[in-house]
Order: sequence, then structure tokens, then C-alpha cells
Amino acid sequence: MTPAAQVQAAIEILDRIDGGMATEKALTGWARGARYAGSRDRAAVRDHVFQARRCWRSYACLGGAETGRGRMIGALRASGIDPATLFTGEGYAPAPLDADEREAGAPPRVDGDRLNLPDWLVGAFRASLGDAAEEAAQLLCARAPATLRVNRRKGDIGAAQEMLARDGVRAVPLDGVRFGLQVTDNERRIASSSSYLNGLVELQDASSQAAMETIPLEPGQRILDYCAGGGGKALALAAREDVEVFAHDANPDRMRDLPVRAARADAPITLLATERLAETGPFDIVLCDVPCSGSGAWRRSPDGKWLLENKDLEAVVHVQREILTEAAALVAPGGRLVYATCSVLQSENEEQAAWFAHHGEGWSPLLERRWPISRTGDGFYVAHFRRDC
Ligand SMILES: C[S@@+](CC[C@H](N)C(=O)[O-])C[C@H]1O[C@@H](n2cnc3c(N)ncnc32)[C@H](O)[C@@H]1O
Repeated sequence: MTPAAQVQAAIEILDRIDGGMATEKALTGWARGARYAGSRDRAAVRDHVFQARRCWRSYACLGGAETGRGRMIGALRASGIDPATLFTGEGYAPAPLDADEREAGAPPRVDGDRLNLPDWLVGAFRASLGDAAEEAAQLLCARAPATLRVNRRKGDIGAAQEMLARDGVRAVPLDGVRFGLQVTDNERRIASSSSYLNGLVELQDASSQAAMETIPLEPGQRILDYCAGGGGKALALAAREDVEVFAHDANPDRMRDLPVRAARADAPITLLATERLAETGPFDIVLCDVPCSGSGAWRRSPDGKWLLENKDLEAVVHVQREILTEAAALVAPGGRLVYATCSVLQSENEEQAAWFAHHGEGWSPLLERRWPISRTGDGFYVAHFRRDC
């Protein structure tokens, strides 16, 4: 495909998303019908679509229309490219710009357009992030960094760099995390690289790694990952120390890949059904990596930014409190409860920790930390509590 044909494909996919289809589904649907598209074409189209989804409002402003075509015109203008160079109508290129399209388009002015945030969220975003809000919103408009966690059961940072390099993936050590690597070249080759396939490295965001490193571990401890999902956090803990790790999720299907990932990492993890929690507990550490807005990681899944509504946020805050209450009952006396989100919103972070400190009797706050959205990591938050009795 020519670059112009890739833009035309993105326009068609963006129109489907505008019609209510999820981004991944719209991309998969297009890819199924586009047998002519090679892997590079698919990657280029995907990049266009995800970038437009991150900058949904500002690109529409710059392009002068809330359509796939308008957004791709805006995307090109945002990159300093004259859309007329690709909108030629030749072959599979988009049709040339008409007079109205050439005139239309202006820099975004209102906050929601400028920051690429839903209007209802702008106030809470600013209140939560203060002076850092503008930069955070801008960072959410860029591609997420690709970061790896080196599995110390299988090797060290140097060995991982070397092995990755043999597969053409370049990566450099990350500041602030002990086992982190930032991929600088060929991130698309990670999943097929031998270091990934043999469990030497795992994909894991830098802030999420740093957050897990705040949890002190001692050999022999029993740890429950109460909201394990795919098991990224459980794997990070199991790799660090000879601890017994249990994984639970209200939706056990979310853990279906975990046994394979654990075997690949040489990190034994026991899956626990809800009805077995009480008989298997109590645990020295219970981690609650709760469902949340995902606002710290919206550059990876930008649909979340546009689909979240105030009522969803209120509902998830309620679920987070229920989880904290359920999970707290599973912590042994003297043990630790760790609350974690990939959100940057105070209502899901500091306000939840304050609520628990106030309502949970017999608990002492131990630590609270937030990581900003940055060039190297997502927004993340943890709060630790000790069970006094
Ligand atoms: C943020 S995700 C976890 C991500 C995971 N820890 C990881 O590192 O890949 C939150 C998980 O909480 C689960 N969940 C939702 N409600 C729950 C509940 N009441 N009890 C336990 N898990 C719940 C969801 O199914 C989801 O998998």
C-alpha cells in the first residue's frame, strides 16, 4: 500500500469507530478484508488509527470535521504535512481536498479539544494533577513507551539486552526500576523474540514495575494477587523472591493465560477460585490491583478515555471499596494490604486510601505513592496498609 492508501484505510476505520465500533474491532474487521495489506501496512494503519483516537478532538478541530477524513486531515496538519500531498485521488489515495476542506480547520481552543479529554472530566483531571495536568494530557496524546521487565529467575539486564539484540530489538536500562528495559528499536519484534518466548523478559510498564518494587518481600511469604487478571503483577512479585503467590480474579477467565505465562517465567503461581479464598488464607500480603478508569494508561487504550462516563467512574469507585473490604479480611495480623490503580484521578487514589484509613478499623497506613504519566511510564498509584491485629 502507498502511504496515501494507508491514510484512506485509516479514514474508513475511523468512520466505523465514529459509528460506535470499538477501535480493536474496527481494525480487525478492516484487516480481515484487506488481504492485500502486508504487515508493515497493517502496522502503519494501526498507528494512524490509534494516534487519531488519542487526539480525537484536536484532530477534528485541525481538520475541520468530526469525520475520519477530517481527523486524518487534522493529523497530517498536526505533523506539519500538507494534506494535499497525500489527498490526491490517485490510485487508492483519499480524494483531493475541496475548497471548503482547504479553508476549514482551526487550532483547538476549548480545554476539552486542546487537552483531548471529555469535557466532564477536565475539572477532575486538573484537580487531581494540578500544574502537571496539561503535560499529562499531552503525554496521553503520544504513543506509549514499550517497556520490559527482566525476569531475574532467567537472567540479568545485560543478558536480556544481548539476547534481544540478537533478534534485532534494542533496549536500554530504565531509571528507577531494578529490572526494567525501555525498548528503543523494533518493538514489534518483541513478541516473537527468543528472550520473550523463553520467559527472560515480560512486557510490563515501568511505573507498574516500580509500584511492585515498593512491596517488601521475604522468602516463604504467602501473597495473594486478588485482582490478578492477566497476572502481570503476580509474575513480577513471583520473579523477585521465593514467595508463594496465589492469583484470584472475580472473572477467572481473565486469568486464562496466566498458567502459560507463569510456566514460561519459571514462577509457580497457584490460581484460586473465590470459594477457596477463605480456606487458603490468611495471606501475608494481599495486592488489590483494582479495576479503575485506566486514566494513567489511556495512551495504550484510548477508547477508555472517550467511553468513560461520570456514572462509570462513580460505579468503579464503589467496586474499589467493595474489593478493599473483601480483600482486607484475607490479610493475616501484621500483614500488608496493597491498593493499586493505573489511574491518575484522586477519587480512585488518595480519596480511596483516606476512605479505607477512616473505615478500616485496626489498619495503619504505611506508604502512599503516585507515579505521573511520563515518557517512560504510565500513571500509577499505590497505598499500603498494615493490619495491626
Ligand atoms: C486492573 S485489572 C488487573 C490487572 C492485572 N493485575 C495485571 O497486572 O495484569 C483488574 C481486575 O480486577 C478484576 N475484578 C473486578 N472486580 C473484582 C472483584 N470484585 N474481585 C476481584 N477481582 C475483580 C477484573 O476482572 C480485572 O481482571
